[in-house]
Amino acid sequence: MTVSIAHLGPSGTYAEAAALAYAQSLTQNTGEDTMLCPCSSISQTLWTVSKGDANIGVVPVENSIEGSVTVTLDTLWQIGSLQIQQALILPINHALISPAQNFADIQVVYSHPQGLAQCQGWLEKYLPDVPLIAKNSTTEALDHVRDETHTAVISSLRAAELYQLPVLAYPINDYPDNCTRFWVVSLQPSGPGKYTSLGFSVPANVPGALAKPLTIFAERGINLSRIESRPSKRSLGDYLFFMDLEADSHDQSVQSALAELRSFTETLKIFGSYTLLNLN
Ligand SMILES: O=C(O)C(=O)Cc1ccccc1
Repeated sequence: MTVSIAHLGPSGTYAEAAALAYAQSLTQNTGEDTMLCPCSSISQTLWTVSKGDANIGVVPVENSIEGSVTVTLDTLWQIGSLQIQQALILPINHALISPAQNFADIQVVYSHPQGLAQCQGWLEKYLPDVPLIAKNSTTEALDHVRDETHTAVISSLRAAELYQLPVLAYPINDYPDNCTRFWVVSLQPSGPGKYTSLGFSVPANVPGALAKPLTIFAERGINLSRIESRPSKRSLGDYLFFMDLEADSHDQSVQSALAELRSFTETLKIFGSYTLLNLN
């Protein structure tokens, strides 16, 4: 069987680079053939997998500078049935790609909001007052840039090579240790693995509503590596909480913590246990 892997497209995105690295490790470990399926957005990537139109999806979840990719958390919560199979960490170095002769000729810069945000200091210094336009991915505008000599795109060196476009500046990310964590998701049960991710809503906004869920893990010596709140979208001030635990949900102590957590939450969704792969 050929394993289909959905990712944010078009070709050349960081998500595609992460998907390619995952595909390679899958083929090495299982001998299975893989096929990449580019999608028009991060949410479409997740919906494609949830509908069974691809076997696996690779989506960005957190950047070391910009924090959470909130659309990933919101869509995973909304879908509810996807399980995390693996986390991948990809170093990210951005290039300014443009047919322009110099910075003074650039009148507009396109990229994914994460790309624009990760280079904001550089943009303020070298391209002040140039309009920044958000796109669904870092590569979405690359096809048009070739004929528009006054435009530039923030994307990877790999993308510049794929689209055969010149690199005007590299690296332009504000912090050298910029990296993004991706999740590999599917409809298959996950785990075992060293990390577990979950999300929950609390029954009421009362004192201690979050303290109790935190205590459950503290009492068992289970470390939390991330906690993130997102608007529930039901009413202003009502939140969902997303947590990453440094523990395997298949362990007895984690099972008992999750059972206890369920009694203090309104809805609890366990997104699975997984291991971490560093891509260098
Ligand atoms: O647009 C891309 O290339 C993506 O994969 C999303 C993204 C953008 C910037 C940093 C990390 C991921």
